[in-house]
Amino acid sequence: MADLAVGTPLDSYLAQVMQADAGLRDAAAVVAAVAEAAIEISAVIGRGALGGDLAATGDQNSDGDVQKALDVIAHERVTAALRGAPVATVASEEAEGVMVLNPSAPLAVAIDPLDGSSNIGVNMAVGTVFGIRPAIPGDDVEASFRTPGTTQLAAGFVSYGPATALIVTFGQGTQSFVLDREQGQFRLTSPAMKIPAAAKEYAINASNTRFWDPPVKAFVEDCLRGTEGPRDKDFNMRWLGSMVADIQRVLTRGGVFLYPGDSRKGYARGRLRVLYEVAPVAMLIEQAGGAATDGQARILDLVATGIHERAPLICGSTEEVDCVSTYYAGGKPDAGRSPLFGQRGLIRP
Ligand SMILES: O=P(O)(O)OC[C@H]1O[C@](O)(COP(=O)(O)O)[C@@H](O)[C@@H]1O
Ligand SMILES: [Mg+2]
Ligand SMILES: [Mg+2]
Repeated sequence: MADLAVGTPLDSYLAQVMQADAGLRDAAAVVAAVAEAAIEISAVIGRGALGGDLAATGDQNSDGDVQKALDVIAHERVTAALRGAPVATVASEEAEGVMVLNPSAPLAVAIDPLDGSSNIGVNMAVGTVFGIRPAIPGDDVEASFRTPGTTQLAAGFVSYGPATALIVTFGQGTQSFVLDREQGQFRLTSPAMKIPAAAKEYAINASNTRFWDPPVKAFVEDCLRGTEGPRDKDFNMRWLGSMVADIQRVLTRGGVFLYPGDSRKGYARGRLRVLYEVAPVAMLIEQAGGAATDGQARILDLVATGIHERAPLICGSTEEVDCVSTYYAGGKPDAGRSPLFGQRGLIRP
């Protein structure tokens, strides 16, 4: 695309996307709608407790999580915005079944209106995640969502952190924008995000260690052994508990994010949902030069059979993701020396 100068307003960027590829016109309109809703949600979050108790609990959502006030507000704002966009159906974390908006419209949107709900009310980053697919017309409203992540035309997330950022991909690299609060619009900050291939940072909820799959245990144990283990480098660990914020860090400076399957009841396929968390993140990560797997398969090849289906997510810098895949395949990482030689004080020079 011609002009991708830093500072370009989102509207101008989306106009260029539409001009370059007419097939993305409708998807660009959906991104514009999500961005509008995100500006409103950002204002609500920015007022914090001055606007009421955003963490007040209510009903349970489809996944059994207790909904907080902000989950409901975000769901209402995004669905209202999507009604004005070319959207046939919506699969939202906060609605049990598929929502039918305009059956003759060309697109189906999967959305997590508010990601990182456990961080609501404590002034930590939360987000909105979305993936946009072609709608498959017909009576089966779930059909559009029973396709692999490779069918996504666009995907992205908004992170409501110290700055409100929109990270988006139309399959032509991953771009990031920041909300210019004075002008009330998102402006381009990175025309082509690039995840470093190698990194020394991992993100996982370590309180679940005893429940993890053996390959994940082995991977993390070797990270902890640092220069005294087969990886031969020291790692740092970060876990915010808001996927969007953890993924934004990985997209920005590299690292690996893991939410694996584990042996807790209901967690055999992890915690994150294929359609509105895992697949959008995988597209963003791949478009930024990284990799995303469930341990065995490429995330973007997964097909969800239900709209709230879960999948393990291991994504980020290619070297780290490949390393985890090696453990899943029954191997050991090759960091230039055998695990035996990696033991300090054993045979290590
Ligand atoms: O509390 P845990 O098990 O560490 O899970 C944290 C994960 O759950 C999530 O909050 C799930 O998303 P929701 O808040 O949208 O349900 C992710 O953002 C986060 O990475
Ligand atoms: Mg979420
Ligand atoms: Mg959510």
